[in-house]
Formats: sequence, structure tokens, C-alpha cells
Amino acid sequence: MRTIDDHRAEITALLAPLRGSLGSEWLPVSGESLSADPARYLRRVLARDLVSPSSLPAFDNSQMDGFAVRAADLATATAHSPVSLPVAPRVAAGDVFGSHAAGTATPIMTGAGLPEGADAVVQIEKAVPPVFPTASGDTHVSFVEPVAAGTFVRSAGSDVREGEVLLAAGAVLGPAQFGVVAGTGAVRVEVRRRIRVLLVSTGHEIRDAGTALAPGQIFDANTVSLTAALLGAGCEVVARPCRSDDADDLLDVIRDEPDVDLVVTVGGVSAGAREVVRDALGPLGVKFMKVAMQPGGPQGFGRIEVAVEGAAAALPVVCLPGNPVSALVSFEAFLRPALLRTLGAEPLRETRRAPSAEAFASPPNHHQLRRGVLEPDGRLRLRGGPSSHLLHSYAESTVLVHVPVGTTRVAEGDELDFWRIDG
Ligand SMILES: Nc1nc2c(c(=O)[nH]1)N[C@H]1C(S)=C(S)[C@@H](COP(=O)(O)OP(=O)(O)OC[C@H]3O[C@@H](n4cnc5c(N)ncnc54)[C@H](O)[C@@H]3O)O[C@H]1N2
Ligand code: MOO
Repeated sequence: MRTIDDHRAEITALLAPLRGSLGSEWLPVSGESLSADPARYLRRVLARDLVSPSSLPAFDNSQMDGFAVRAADLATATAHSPVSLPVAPRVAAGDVFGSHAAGTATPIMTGAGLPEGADAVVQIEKAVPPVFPTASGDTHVSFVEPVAAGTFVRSAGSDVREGEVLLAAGAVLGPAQFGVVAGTGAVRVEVRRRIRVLLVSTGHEIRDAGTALAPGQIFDANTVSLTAALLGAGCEVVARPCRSDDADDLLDVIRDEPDVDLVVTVGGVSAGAREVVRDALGPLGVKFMKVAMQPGGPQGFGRIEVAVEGAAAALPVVCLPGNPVSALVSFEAFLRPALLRTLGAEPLRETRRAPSAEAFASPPNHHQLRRGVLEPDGRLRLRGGPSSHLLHSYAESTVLVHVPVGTTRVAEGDELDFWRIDG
């Protein structure tokens, strides 16, 4: 019996050589470059450890609007015996900050550098009066309680230290990652080149939306769903459906796009009289097998020789089953983790556990991946049945629920593993 883990390991091994050959590219980091070409920045994976060129914060600064003081000056302050201090010139964020004389209070705004000599900040709300003095107003401010040294001071390097690894190779870059890179003053990041995937969904009955269907024909769901899935894993996609059951036509589609890192086919792998993917790729050495999983049982993978710039290259091929749910579940179980590992990133789906909200049956010889939702009370509720044509109930789902081999019946309350698929 071939398990999900066995097959994932083989697909991961198939793609592993890409890791060395893929290479990297530099991305400029600025608001202008991100907004000019947003697609270029989605799901990028850092190619190398990024060492921080500066510390964050770069200097000690105030966390609050208030008064910078020396904690020692307020040591005796109480409501009955307030400490009154003369007010020094104000510092705001961006101002050059000088030094703070002992026995004074410096009005300071959030983000302003802490003048040398001060070691704490008292919020304006705690000062008496609780307002900043105007040029013509009070020249003194009172404090009614002591303050500990370090209060509301954001110390230099408390977030990032210059020279430390800011982000490790394999980090997936999102808003916070780009933000902290920009905050340190780095102007570019080195990311892995995207894996370029030729996606070939097959079937002579499949037509594009917008065309008239003859009896027996259906619209192509897989090209769009798998393109979206591959983009979501950070790949570049060349989608070239093959609307023919002729093996030569499929081989022509593949040979016409040799400049890719991976071929993913969809459909044509089961036991019919004509299975275009088996017929075309089996003789070239691609192997077909059954994984003890439902949906997504029939699978294939291997390498085929193609001519790239006159030289023969061994192109990895992954063959997914054609039922729309089977194709997507196979992507989740095998391709997505293998692609992310190839880029050096951790596969993002975390396995969690929750009780089932209902009883249901399961085939004992297959690991079932049922679609469902995590209810507000923390229980797993299935959406739709187990059949692999039920794409709508997949679209309504937020989790894939694992029912392991050997389980014939799940009772209400039984704990099951699940993956979130809504992120
Ligand atoms: N005798 C057997 N029949 C089948 C077996 C089996 O073991 N023995 N396995 C079943 C399982 S499980 C699956 S999964 C499918 C896999 O079939 P194929 O990979 O050969 O896929 P197709 O036959 O091409 O298509 C299956 C199904 O999905 C529809 N389809 C295909 N492409 C698209 C698309 N782009 N958009 C929307 N729908 C698509 C297609 O029309 C078929 O209905 O085989 C079972 N049979
Ligand atoms: O295993 Mo197939 O993928 O159920 O429909």
C-alpha cells in the first residue's frame, strides 16, 4: 500500500534537483516597486539569510507622548508631596535630540530620540497638569509618583540588532517581512526564482467557458483551479490545455514549451480505454500508481527527456487525476508541500486536531480527505459527500479532514486531524 506520506516523499525527491538549478533574483524593496508590479512580490521565498544592515530601533526613543525625565529625580514623588521640575525645550519625532539636564522635564513626543541623561518617560496623562505647556504658559510640571528607569523607553536594538540574521533563507515574504526589511534600510532582497510550471489539463470533452458546449462536453474547471493553486504556492504557470485524447497531441503541447522546470498534467491517468496521459507518458518512463487515498487515488510521476536549446534535459512530470476535487486534494497532499520544500520554505499547512461534529462512514483501505469547516464551537463539520466531482462543497470548505486508513466509522466527538485550506 502506497501511503500519502510515501507518495509525497517521492514527489519531493523528484523536485529536489530543481533546488540547485533554480537560482535566484533580486527584488527591489520600496512602496513604489511593490505597487508597480504587485504580482512579482507575492509568495516570494528568501534565497539566502538576510543580515540586517542596521538596528531597530536605531536609537533609544519614546514610546509615549509625555515627559522625559531622570527616574532618580522622581524617587520621592507622591500625591501629597509632588516633585515639580522646570520644563526644558520640547523634542518631537525627527528632531535632533540633545542632552537632558538633571532636575528637568523634557516634553517628548512618541518616536522622538530620548535626550542623553534622561532614562524614563512619564505619559502626559500622568503629569500635573496633564497638558504640554505652551510657550506663554507654565514653566514647571509636577509628578505625583515615581517612575522606574526604562519606563516607556524603546531601547536601541530591542527589535533587531545590526549584523544579526533578520530573515532566514526559506522565509516566505509577506507584509511584515517586507516591512522589517524596509525598516532596516535594506533596498533589495534576494529571492528564489519562481518554479516555472507547464500545466496541461487534458480531456477531449473539456472546453473553455464562453464557448458553446456540444452534448457531453463540460467547461474546464481544472486549468483555472490548478493555476490558482500553483500561483498560491509561488509558481509561475504556463497553462496549455490539451483538448485531445491523442497521445501525440499531448506530447506536442509539452515539446512546444520546453523552457519550464516542471510539467503538471491533469486527467487521463485512470483505467479507461484511452487515457491520454498514460498513453503519451507511460512509454517515456513515467510511472502510474495508486495511492491509498480518496480522493486522489490514481497518480503518476517521472522524468521525460526533452530537447532544451539542442541538448537533452530530464524534465520532471507530475500527473494528477482529472476529477476536480481529486486534482486539488492531490495538489494539497503532494505538490504544494514538495514545491515549497524545493524553494526551501516550510510547507505552510499545519496539522491540527479537533472533534467531529457528526458520525460518518469511511472506506477502510483508503486515507480519506473529506472537505469541511471548523465550526465556531471548535468541531469539524463535513461539507458534501466523499465523491471527487463535488467541487462546490470543496469551495465552501475551509478544512480538509483526515480519516486514516483502517477507519470504517467515525463517531460524533472522535478526534480527527485536519489542515486549514483557507489561507
Ligand atoms: N475503472 C476505473 N475507473 C476509474 C478509476 C479506477 O480506479 N478504475 N479511478 C477513478 C478515480 S478515483 C479517479 S480520480 C478518476 C481519474 O480519472 P482521470 O485522471 O483519468 O481523469 P479523467 O477521466 O480525464 O476525468 C475524470 C473526471 O473529471 C472530469 N474532468 C477532467 N478534466 C476536467 C477539467 N479540466 N475540468 C472539469 N472536469 C474535468 C472528467 O470529465 C471526468 O468526469 O478515474 C476514476 N475512474
Ligand atoms: O480517487 Mo478519485 O481521486 O476519488 O475520484
